[in-house]
Amino acid sequence: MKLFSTKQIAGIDSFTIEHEPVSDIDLMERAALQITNWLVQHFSTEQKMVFFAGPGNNGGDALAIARQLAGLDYQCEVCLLDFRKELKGSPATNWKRLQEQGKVALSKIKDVDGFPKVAANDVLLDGLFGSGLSRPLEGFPAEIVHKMNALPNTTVAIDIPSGLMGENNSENILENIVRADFTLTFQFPKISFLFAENELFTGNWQVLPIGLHPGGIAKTPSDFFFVEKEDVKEMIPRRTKFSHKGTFGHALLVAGSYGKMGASVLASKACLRSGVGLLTSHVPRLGYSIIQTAVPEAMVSIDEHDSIFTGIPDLTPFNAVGVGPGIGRKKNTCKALCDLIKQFRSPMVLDADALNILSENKELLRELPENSILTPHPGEFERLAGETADSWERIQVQRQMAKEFRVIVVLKGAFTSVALPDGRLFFNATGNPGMATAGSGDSLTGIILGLLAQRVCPEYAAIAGVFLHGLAGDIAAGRISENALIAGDITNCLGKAFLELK
Ligand SMILES: NC(=O)C1=CN([C@@H]2O[C@H](COP(=O)(O)OP(=O)(O)OC[C@H]3O[C@@H](n4cnc5c(N)ncnc54)[C@H](OP(=O)(O)O)[C@@H]3O)[C@@H](O)[C@H]2O)[C@@H](O)CC1
Ligand SMILES: Nc1ncnc2c1ncn2[C@@H]1O[C@H](COP(=O)(O)OP(=O)(O)O)[C@@H](O)[C@H]1O
Ligand SMILES: [K+]
Repeated sequence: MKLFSTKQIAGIDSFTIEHEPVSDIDLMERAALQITNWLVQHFSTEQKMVFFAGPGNNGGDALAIARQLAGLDYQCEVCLLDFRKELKGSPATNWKRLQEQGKVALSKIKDVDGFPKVAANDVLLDGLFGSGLSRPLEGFPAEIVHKMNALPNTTVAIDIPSGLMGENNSENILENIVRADFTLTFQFPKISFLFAENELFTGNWQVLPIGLHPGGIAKTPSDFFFVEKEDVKEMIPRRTKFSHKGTFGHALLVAGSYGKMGASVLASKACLRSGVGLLTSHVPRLGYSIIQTAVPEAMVSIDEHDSIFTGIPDLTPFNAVGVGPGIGRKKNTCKALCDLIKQFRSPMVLDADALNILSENKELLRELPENSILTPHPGEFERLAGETADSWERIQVQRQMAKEFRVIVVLKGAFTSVALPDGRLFFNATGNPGMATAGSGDSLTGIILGLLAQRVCPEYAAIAGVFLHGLAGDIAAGRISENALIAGDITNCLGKAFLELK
């Protein structure tokens, strides 16, 4: 699914009105009905609904929802912020419709003294501002937001929590943004909802389709995408009748050191479970019997050093290389990584300590084979690319890095983002907080390496690998809870994840 800026969404909105065709007021009614249906499913008629409506179409939505709910015997009250300007268009029509219906208590307030009395069980509906917000909230509307935020009542935001921008909130005034428990957003997730720091404002958010015109969506360009199951299905390698293990590639994994052999075991197993034909795990001498015992399916290449990675094997047999988990940062290891990067001329996967070594030797970034995949978590990313003020700035730096070094940058987190050298950015939605546990990144490295070795193109290996990893994590959490989940469970559920993508 493409993701758009709020400005672009307004354009698709107009396209829909013109080409469906549908009138402005009917599109608003349709959007409002989606929210009304959701509210009916979540709240009883015992609870009063208190609406805060602003001057634009977001306020118009609030007015339409209040009328629809009142028609279903909900007790509703509407508080319209009076900016001393006449309401226009659909909001004006909806105000008139509410007056004619006569079931909803209506008030217009000019200052914060007009803030309505709210009982403990009331639900607050935030329809102050949506995608038409043009600047941070200040003055009277900000005071209303402070009052709303100070109340313990459940708050539901219509389309966007008022005061939050759809993309960049670097210059915003954070105290002046509504803190909702739920956000019901129309048709597309807004990009700012995908950033950790904005969870405070959006609460649980959900997308409600409102039938915007597919033609408008298709013709509006975007560099931002939200990865869905249907997209990933076609990226997964198929196994044909006469295929043999050579068909599925031979991966080399360089991982593990004294005290961190688990990283090698976890990544090796995940690589094998991703369908690779052959896997060789390169380990220090002390790791030999560990890897042979824990992962009998893997072949082993043994380093000359007892406890760390210091030298690369002959690279001829391998069509993909993954390096980094648990390798440490000793001088000899840095040298060996440098040799590996210079000698292997196909895309490789770099994670964990390999990224930390790159951070300390930035000139190596230019030596990476084109379309190599880097999988930093936010800490590793900061060491590689420097500090950023917030997530919006961070994804710009991520995209810049992908372009400049012609690599794929996988920035891990709740909505892991995959930046491609052509400027596109893909957000992933699978995965859960149970995966915030030691070694789950090693499992991701193994999965991406396994796909890459099977000659899946690097872009797809990264996007599909991240999706599969999260999906397997979701299946694991469903079976054993997020709390009990450990990295090996992700790998154990990969099979079920593949089946879900058939
Ligand atoms: N997209 C869709 O498909 C559909 C969208 N729909 C709905 O439309 C919503 C977007 O509506 P919208 O464009 O009318 O903008 P909205 O957010 O109501 O506010 C604009 C008003 O606020 C004002 N204003 C702005 N910033 C301000 C500030 N800081 N402080 C004070 N005032 C400020 C601004 O004035 P101005 O900037 O001109 O001074 C203008 O008067 C969208 O979120 C969704 O709910 C559905 O109905 C149908 C399908
Ligand atoms: N809250 C979360 N929601 C979804 N996925 C998560 C969450 N927390 C962590 N993950 C995923 O778990 C993995 C953790 O990787 P990483 O931090 O490298 O762990 P480690 O270094 O312990 O192996 C990443 O793929 C990340 O996207
Ligand atoms: K809103």
